[in-house]
Amino acid sequence: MTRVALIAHDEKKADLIDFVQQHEAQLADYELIGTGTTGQRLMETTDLEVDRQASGPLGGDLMIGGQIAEGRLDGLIFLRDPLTAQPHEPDVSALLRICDVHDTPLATNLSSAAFLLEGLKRKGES
Ligand SMILES: O=C(CO)COP(=O)(O)O
Repeated sequence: MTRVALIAHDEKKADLIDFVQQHEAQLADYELIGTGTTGQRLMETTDLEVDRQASGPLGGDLMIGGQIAEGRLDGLIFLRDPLTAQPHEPDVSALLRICDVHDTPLATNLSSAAFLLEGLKRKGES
C-alpha cells in the first residue's frame, strides 16, 4: 500500500486542502498520515482518512520523520510557509533532511506536489 504524508503550515493549509480535494480520487487509494491540525482539517474537508500524528510544534514532524527513517513512507507533501519563522524550525529541518537521507520523494510547494502525485501514479501503474 502506498503511504503518503501530508503537512502544511498554517498559512498554507488552505492551499493543501484545495490540492487534496483536486486529487482526492487518487489519494483515496493511499494510506495517508499527517500532522495533527493538518490531518484534522483534511478530514473535515474531504472524505479521506488521515492517520493523525501530534501537531507539528509538539513533535508531529519528528514522528513523521521517524516513519521515513523506518522506510515506511513513499512520499511527503509538506507545504511549508517560507515567509514565517516557525518555533519548531529544527524539527522542520530534521524532517527535510531525513527525506534526503532516505531518498524519499519530497514536495514543498504545489507544483512539485503535483509532480510527486503524478510520479506515484506512474509507479503504481508500472
Ligand atoms: O507545524 C506543522 C509542520 O511543521 C504542521 O503542524 P499542524 O498540522 O499540527 O498545524
